[in-house]
Amino acid sequence: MNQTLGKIFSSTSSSFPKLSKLQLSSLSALSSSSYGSHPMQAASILNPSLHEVPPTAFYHPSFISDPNHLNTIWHELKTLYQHQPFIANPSLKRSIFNVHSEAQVKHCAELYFPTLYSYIQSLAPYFYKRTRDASFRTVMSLQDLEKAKTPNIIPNTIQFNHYQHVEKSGCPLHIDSRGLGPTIGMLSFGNDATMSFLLDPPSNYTIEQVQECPDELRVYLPNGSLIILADDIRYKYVHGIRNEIQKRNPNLDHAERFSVVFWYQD
Ligand SMILES: O=C(O)CCC(=O)C(=O)O
Ligand SMILES: [Fe+2]
Repeated sequence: MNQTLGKIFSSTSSSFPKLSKLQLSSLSALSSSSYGSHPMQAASILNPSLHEVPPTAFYHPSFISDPNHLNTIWHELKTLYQHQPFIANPSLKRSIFNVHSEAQVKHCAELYFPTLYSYIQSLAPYFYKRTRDASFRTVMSLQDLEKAKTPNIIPNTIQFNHYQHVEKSGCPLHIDSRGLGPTIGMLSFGNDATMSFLLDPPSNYTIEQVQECPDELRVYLPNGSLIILADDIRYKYVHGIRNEIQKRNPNLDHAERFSVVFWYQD
């Protein structure tokens, strides 16, 4: 979701045909157990052998743990193709699908990904609006936000990344554009991934060079995992996924992966 990708596809809701046969499940139908019994935790389970933990990542390796919900969401993701072709980006070797604006997100969510959206909605307390005149250094930490309980912003932009082959499941190192707001959430589905973070790398570093870097942090992103980036990890670390550490997940009969990235954009 760097700047080049962010707005590749921005359709109006009218270009999404209604599906009369789609089974709509109520957004409130999900039990609170999968969320409530797994309170969010700071990313203390980042690989402990690797340096310090970035202070403002929130991470849950099994945020969505109910197998029925995972199956339903997988189906929702796969059937997105029926509604609107994904945009394949050959240079990144992934396909993306971007839904922007509150109205469009709600519309598409109701029709196409109600189960997934209910989880995204449940994360509203962790999202907040960008203060236009604040420099990025003044952004509150997620821990402070949690205490304050002031924000309740449902992400209004969702990007779906589809990696169809495990050997092409990399994502170059980047910092997501400032314009996308202070908090970025990512849910992972399907094949496992390992996300690398690197603080302030030399600007000419490639993702391959990161593996030589002692300060690399790795976050394991299995099926149903969540990570939210804010503050330092959002603005000072680059993140990406290295092809060579991707492996086919033996627990799944596919090696595809979807990452669902969401944020609040003014
Ligand atoms: O696929 C992923 O997990 C990461 C994607 C990402 O960082 C992005 O789209 O900005
Ligand atoms: Fe990103």
